[in-house]
Amino acid sequence: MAYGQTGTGKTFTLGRLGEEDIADRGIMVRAMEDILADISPEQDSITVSYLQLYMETVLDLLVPGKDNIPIVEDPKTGDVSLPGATAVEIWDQTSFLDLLQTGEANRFAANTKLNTESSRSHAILMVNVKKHVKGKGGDLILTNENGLGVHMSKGFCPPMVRKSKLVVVDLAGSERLDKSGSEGHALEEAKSINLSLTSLGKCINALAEGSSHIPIRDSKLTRLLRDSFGGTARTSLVITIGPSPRHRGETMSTIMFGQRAMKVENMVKLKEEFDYKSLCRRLDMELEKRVSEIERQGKLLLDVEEKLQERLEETKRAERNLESALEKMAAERARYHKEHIEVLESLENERAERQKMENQLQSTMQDMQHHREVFDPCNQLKSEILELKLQLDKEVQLRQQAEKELSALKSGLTKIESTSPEGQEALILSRRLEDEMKQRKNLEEEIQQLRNQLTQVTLQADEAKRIVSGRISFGSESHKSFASVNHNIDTSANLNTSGRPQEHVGLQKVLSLLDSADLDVRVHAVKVVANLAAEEVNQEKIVEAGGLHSMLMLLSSTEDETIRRVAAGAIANLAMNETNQELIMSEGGITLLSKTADDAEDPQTLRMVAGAIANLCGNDKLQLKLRDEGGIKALLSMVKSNHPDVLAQVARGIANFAKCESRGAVQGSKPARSLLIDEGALPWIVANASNEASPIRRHIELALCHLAQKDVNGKDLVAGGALWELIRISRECSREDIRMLAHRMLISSSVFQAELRRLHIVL
Ligand SMILES: Nc1ncnc2c1ncn2[C@@H]1O[C@H](COP(=O)(O)OP(=O)(O)OP(=O)(O)O)[C@@H](O)[C@H]1O
Repeated sequence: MAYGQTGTGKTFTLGRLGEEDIADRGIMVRAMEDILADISPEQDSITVSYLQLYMETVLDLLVPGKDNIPIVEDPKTGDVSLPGATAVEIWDQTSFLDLLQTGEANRFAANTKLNTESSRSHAILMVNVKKHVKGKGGDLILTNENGLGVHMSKGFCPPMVRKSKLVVVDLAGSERLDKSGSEGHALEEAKSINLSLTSLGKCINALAEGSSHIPIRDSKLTRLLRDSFGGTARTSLVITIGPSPRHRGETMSTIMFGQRAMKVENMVKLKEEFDYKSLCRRLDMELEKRVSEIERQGKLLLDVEEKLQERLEETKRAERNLESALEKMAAERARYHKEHIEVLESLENERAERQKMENQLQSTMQDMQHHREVFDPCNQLKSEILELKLQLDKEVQLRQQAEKELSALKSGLTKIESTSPEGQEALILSRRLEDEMKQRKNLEEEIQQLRNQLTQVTLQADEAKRIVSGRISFGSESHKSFASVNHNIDTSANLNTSGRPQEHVGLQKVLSLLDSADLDVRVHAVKVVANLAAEEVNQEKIVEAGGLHSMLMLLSSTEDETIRRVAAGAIANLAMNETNQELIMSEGGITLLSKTADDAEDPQTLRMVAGAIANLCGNDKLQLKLRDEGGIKALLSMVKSNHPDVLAQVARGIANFAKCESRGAVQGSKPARSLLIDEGALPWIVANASNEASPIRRHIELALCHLAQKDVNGKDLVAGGALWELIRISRECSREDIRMLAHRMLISSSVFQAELRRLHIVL
């Protein structure tokens, strides 16, 4: 408020616009500058009303014609407002200056109308500022129009608004009536002004003195300024005085007014309240958002329900399909089951057939092996026959030479006999000649015997060659051929394919030649026995005649490699017969064969020895004895030769032995671990299960299948790596029967099944 004598510069202080020089700006312009600098146009608002109080009437300076605007006082808060006044929203300084100019122009026009130059009214600039401030978060309960509390969640920051009001009052100048000399209307004006100023003074006095009664209602000025002093507002009072001594009284009065006003104490208070409009807007938006979200979710729910319904129908359809499929499956399963049973039965029949074929094949292989062994000696015999023929030719030449010498001696003798001393000498020579003739005759006889032997051997060799090269079956026809040789022994008949009569060489004679001092004769004799032993029909006679015993003795006594080899071959042939096998064992054959296996280096000798032991391995009754006497060890010891022929015989022996053991297993004998495993054969078996040579590989594959047949061997086979070989055999073996046998062993053994499951191997 600016209070002071007329013409002392109140308007100058408050209302100048400073358009030419900003230093001339009045308080109103400067105040608005400060307000605008702290306002956010987006959130805050500034409204300005410009009024004048003239003769106890409130006039609107912004919209002329709005007269007698009522003053409204809030009984609760004491706030004063003029709802009828024009309130213009201000956004910048320019619009405010325009507004002030409009107001001043209207004030000037009014004064002109009233025919006065001086400001005979109180000018009131009212600036209402609403500034948004951040509220404090926390629980908040708002009361709605129905009085019901609306609880806002924790953390909610309600919009708050700080309401401020700046009231700039350019009071009309006070004057002393006696001094101004006003009359008529001017007097009335002056009275009115003085009345309002006096009322203001009284209120200030009352407030300054702390009086309980403040005469607010005495004038409209005090009513209008009720909330601007003595309450919660901050009030600044500018007093203006004239420097002339002429106005000393007014000056004193003005200063006294200022002094009294300074005593008034105000309690400045910020007025902040919820911005209900903003809150309402915000809540509306939030509500709208929620409603649209609920609608969206409702729509989604409907979609989901529709889809659910569709799914339910699909599920019902699927269930119906499933039921019909299950019915079909059950029918199919029954049909497959029936087919499965039929297939199983046919497979079982097939398996039995295969087993039968396998047995036949095994026997055939053994026979072939036997004839192969026969074949080799035949070749050797051929060369020996050639040697004998050469010897024979040599003997014939010697004889012819001797005959020539004899005839020469005879002619010489005839001449000499005429003289007596020479005649006696001739007689002596004649006797010596006769002796020589006798010796020659004996020699010729022996030669003839040898020829007979040769003929027999040639016949056997030819027969053996024919059998092997023709690959004929071992049926009745072959036995007929062997019968001719047999016949030679039995009847001592002279048989020869060429029809030439042959002299008989008795078996006993041949056996006796085994003891001959002549190595060649012994060699020939043992070969003859071996050849005869190759024929099953001769074997019994040979054994009866002590041939087997002689062959065994030769193994230990001879140092000749050929004799040892051929004798071992003969024993191998004889060992094909079950009775002979027992005989060989009883005569310490295993020990002799083991010793030969240790001593011999010739692979062919080892082959014969291994063949002999392999045959013995095929006898069920001799298994334990064979093991106890070192037969298995001897067999395994021969693998060091690494000759494929020897290895094939070793593998055959192992297969025979394993087969006998498995046969025992099938027949229900007490389950015991394989003697082969006990004797340490498994590593060699596993190592040679994939041997390149098919005879070796086949025997070992069969041996593994037989070993697998005994559950008690299962753990050793797994530990020794034989399981992998069995799997390989079941998958890769070119022989279907062996493949199936291995497969059967794998699926029937609980040990293998457990291991296969552990290794995640599916057969
Ligand atoms: N401080 C000042 N410096 C220079 N001139 C001034 C000053 N104060 C006032 N005046 C001049 O005095 C004259 C009267 O001033 P103004 O109209 O402001 O007085 P007033 O108190 O408002 O008078 P009234 O009460 O009759 O309206 C004006 O011409 C103004 O320019």
